[in-house]
Amino acid sequence: MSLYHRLFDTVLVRTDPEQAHHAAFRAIRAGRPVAARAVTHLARAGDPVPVEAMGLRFPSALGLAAGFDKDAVGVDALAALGFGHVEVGTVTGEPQPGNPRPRLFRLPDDRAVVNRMGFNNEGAEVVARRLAARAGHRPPPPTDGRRPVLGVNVGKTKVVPDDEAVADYQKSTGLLAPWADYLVVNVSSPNTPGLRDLQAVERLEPLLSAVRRRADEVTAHRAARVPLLVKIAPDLSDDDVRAVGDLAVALGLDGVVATNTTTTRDGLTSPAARVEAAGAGGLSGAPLRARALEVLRLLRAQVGDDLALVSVGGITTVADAQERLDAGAALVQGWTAFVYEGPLWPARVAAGLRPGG
Ligand SMILES: Cc1cc2nc3c(=O)[nH]c(=O)nc-3n(C[C@H](O)[C@H](O)[C@H](O)COP(=O)(O)O)c2cc1C
Repeated sequence: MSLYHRLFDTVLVRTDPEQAHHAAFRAIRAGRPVAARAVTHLARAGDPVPVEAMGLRFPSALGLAAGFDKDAVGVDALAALGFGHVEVGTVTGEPQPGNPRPRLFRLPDDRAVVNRMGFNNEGAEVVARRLAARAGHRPPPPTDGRRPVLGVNVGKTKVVPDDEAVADYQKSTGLLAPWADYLVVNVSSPNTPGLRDLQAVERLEPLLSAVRRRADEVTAHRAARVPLLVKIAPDLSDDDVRAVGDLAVALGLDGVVATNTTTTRDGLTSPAARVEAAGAGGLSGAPLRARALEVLRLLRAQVGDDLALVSVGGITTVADAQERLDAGAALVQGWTAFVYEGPLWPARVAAGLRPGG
């Protein structure tokens, strides 16, 4: 058993999950100066294979999924652990505190997490200023397969009424797209009332078109358009997944991120009382694995070879991640396994991946 697993089983399981998250993230940021070399050594990981997708060059196929670094405070420290890209956010147009605590729960028997964070974040203006400072107030240089790729994931502010959602997404896009290597429109978190209704094609089409226009306006000086993706829920019906795939092709989107967390609780082995105590929210981790793979396969069959598919949900092992690449994902992401497996996890997985076949 690794040191991290021992620490997890003895100390971390007794710590409030949100406090543990902040403590771990602080440690990651503090450890950044030594992380890259130490992690490669400790993980006994070789060099990962760089990947081309959406006109960008990624240091590896593995990235950190949205929701870990919501305010973009630790992109480079996280990348130093072995993530080839970090998707920051979800960032909303306005700052917001998120839902009352507790709002993050572990289900260790299932290697799963339930969260109803509710897009707690500092808002697009603050995050844009932070990213501008990180970039030295200059547009991002071309990705070269060495520097980490920065994804920015945007979502709707809770208090903004549904009929003003498009303007809210345009606000965050206008502020954040100039600093992003790629942009994701999140319409799939279960913790903002009404958000997932935006996945219906008749609402998604005008939203994505408006975000595309705004992103183009604020990045007109770039040689290439900033890649735009949409992130979808695993709880869509198969037909709805196909419909989003068709829309993504019709609108000339660059990719789809699949999937977000699920509101289902099927097939869990954790004690029912523990699942119930967690309450409402999105379930992530190992129980998502089968559906995330299924959604990837549905999308790949629907959209042909042009769109980049970013597969996320229940990836723990190199074999899990490789299975996604072999099923047609250009990139993979993880979140929950990083919590359960610890700081050496990204370097180990990234180094084990080979181009999909
Ligand atoms: C605590 C927590 C917060 C999350 N916050 C966000 C978020 O703000 N935006 C988003 O698009 N996804 C968010 N996610 C979903 C993850 O990005 C990912 O899609 C999901 O957890 C499935 O991957 P996993 O099984 O590897 O965790 C969050 C997940 C967790 C566990």
